[in-house]
Amino acid sequence: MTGQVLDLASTVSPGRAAAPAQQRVSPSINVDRITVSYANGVPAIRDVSFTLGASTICALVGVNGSGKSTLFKTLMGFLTPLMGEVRIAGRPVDKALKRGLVAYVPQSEEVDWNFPVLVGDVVMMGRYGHMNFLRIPGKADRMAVDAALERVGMSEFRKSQIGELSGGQKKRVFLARALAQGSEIILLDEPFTGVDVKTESAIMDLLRSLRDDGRLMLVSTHNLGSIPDFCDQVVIINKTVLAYGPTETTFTEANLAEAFGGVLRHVHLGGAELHADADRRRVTVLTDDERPLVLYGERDHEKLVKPDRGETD
Ligand SMILES: Nc1ncnc2c1ncn2[C@@H]1O[C@H](COP(=O)(O)OP(=O)(O)OP(=O)(O)O)[C@@H](O)[C@H]1O
Repeated sequence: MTGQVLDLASTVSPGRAAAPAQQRVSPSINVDRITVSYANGVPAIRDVSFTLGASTICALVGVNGSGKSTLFKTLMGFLTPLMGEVRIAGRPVDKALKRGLVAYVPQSEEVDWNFPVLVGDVVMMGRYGHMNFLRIPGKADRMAVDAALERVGMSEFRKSQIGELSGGQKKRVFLARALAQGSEIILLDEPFTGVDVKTESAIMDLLRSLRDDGRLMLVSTHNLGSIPDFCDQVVIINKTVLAYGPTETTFTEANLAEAFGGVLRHVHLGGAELHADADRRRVTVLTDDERPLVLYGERDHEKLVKPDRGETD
């Protein structure tokens, strides 16, 4: 999200009574023809529709200003659509938030890191929806925080100040908060910005394991080359949805060219430049200066090839 700095507490879903583990809700996001604007009245996104279900990691892709954060703010109930409707796990947004079904991992720039709080307390914020109004943690809350920190590999930092951590460590703490919350749906805004390749890979592994648990994750990212590695669905947006669906059929050069226009750099290799024989296949590299996307195919790059992580780092 752009344009505002949030304190840590305001980035946690205002859940009151999260669903107990034995009553897990099947996660889904249904966005039906929404138009959203800010105080100036100009629609930031219009007529946006898509549907996502359980066991999904979906990338949200688009140029700066295309409306990714606006969509997140709408899913988090900070903005209300002028038109259309959002349903989360079949419920209106406010009801889904009250049940703690949605957790949000913010962009680092949005958060006021001077807020003096320990890592363990940040993760405990994810439990607020499970506590009464006095917010006194019980055994179940402490166990959930322990398990969440363990799962993201941050147990040893429990007593550290959040502001002292690296970018990647902060992301992992927010993911732990989402896990402690028990949310079936996790929204991640630029989770790879400012993290090293090892941490990026650790975060992707964690997201895959959460997908295997049945969760739904929507991930906004400019890191195009990583998307085929870990996302099974893609929503491509530029004020409205240009394309959405399975990564293999949606994350194509044609759709990216439409979304990014001249913003992406294209490098095409083919013919004698690439082959010593008459092989007609071409390699295309698309990059907006984060991890490049490599497309390899005979005709219009139908086939996606995962970039060799070693070479692109
Ligand atoms: N607080 C605001 N008030 C008015 N207009 C805004 C506000 N925040 C965003 N916008 C406008 O809404 C549109 C979508 O912006 P948004 O921040 O959702 O894009 P984004 O895809 O998240 O961009 P980025 O990749 O840079 O984070 C832009 O035209 C932007 O100028």
